[in-house]
Amino acid sequence: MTGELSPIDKAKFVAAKRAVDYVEDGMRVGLGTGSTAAWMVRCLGEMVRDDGLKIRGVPTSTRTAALAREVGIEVISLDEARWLDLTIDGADEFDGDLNLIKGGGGALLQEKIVATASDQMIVIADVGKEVESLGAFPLPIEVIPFGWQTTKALVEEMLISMDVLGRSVTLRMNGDTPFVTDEGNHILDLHLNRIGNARQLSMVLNQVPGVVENGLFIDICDVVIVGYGDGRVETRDINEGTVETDRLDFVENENLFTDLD
Ligand SMILES: O=C[C@H](O)[C@H](O)[C@H](O)COP(=O)(O)O
Repeated sequence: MTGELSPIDKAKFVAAKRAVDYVEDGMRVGLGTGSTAAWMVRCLGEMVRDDGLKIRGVPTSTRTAALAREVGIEVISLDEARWLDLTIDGADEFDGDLNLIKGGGGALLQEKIVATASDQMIVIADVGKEVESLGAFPLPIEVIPFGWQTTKALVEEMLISMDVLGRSVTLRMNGDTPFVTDEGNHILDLHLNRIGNARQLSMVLNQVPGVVENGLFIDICDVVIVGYGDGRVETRDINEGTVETDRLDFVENENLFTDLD
C-alpha cells in the first residue's frame, strides 16, 4: 500500500504525521479541510484508537466532520468548544511570513473562524505550496448568493482600482451549477497572479457588500510543516524563528495505510 503513494501524497502524509506530534491529551483541536488535512485526521484517528488519545475535534467542513467520526474522533461544535488549543489545516499557498491562501476546497469561512479561535494554527503542506509572493493560486472569496453578480462587479472594480486584477473573477462551478459552500454561499475565484499588499487586499475585500470572507490568512498561522516526497519534513515556527528538519520512516506507518484500503 505504501508503495502506491505518489511523492506528493507522501509529502502531505509526512507533514500531517509530524503535525500530530503537537496534539496532547485533553486538547480541543480544530480539524482542517482538504487532502492534506485528511491525512492529519486519519493520523489522529489512529492515535485515538491505538494509543487512547483523548481529544475533541472541531471540524471545518461537513467532509471533515464525516471523516473524523469515521476514524473515531469525538466531534464537537465550535460553540461547544468556545476556544481551541490548536488547529491543524492545509493551505493552497504559503509565503515566507506564513501568510496563506486557503479555500481551494471551498471551506475557507469555517477554516478562518476556527483557526482564529485557536491558541495555535499549524499548516501542513507539501513543498509545492510554497511561494515567494501570494497570488498565483486563484484567491477564493465567499459571497452570499443574493446579488452575487453585483458583488462580483463591485469586487472587479475594486481590484482594478487597486491594480491587482490579473485576469478575471470567476464564479466557482460544480458541474453545471454554482458551487455551494457548507454555509450555503457561492465562491468567486480571483485570478490575480500576484498580490502585492495581501493585508490591505484582505481588509478591502471584506468591506464589499455581499463578501462574507476571503481566503487570505494573514498573521494567523504560527507554524508551517513542509513535507517532501522523500519523507523529509521541515518545521518552520514564525514565533520562535526556528526551522527544524527531520525525516519520517514510511514503514512504521504501514498500519495506517492498510487500514485505509
Ligand atoms: O477549502 C479548502 C482548504 O482551504 C484546503 O485546506 C486547501 O484548499 C488545501 O487543500 P489540499 O490539502 O487538498 O491541497
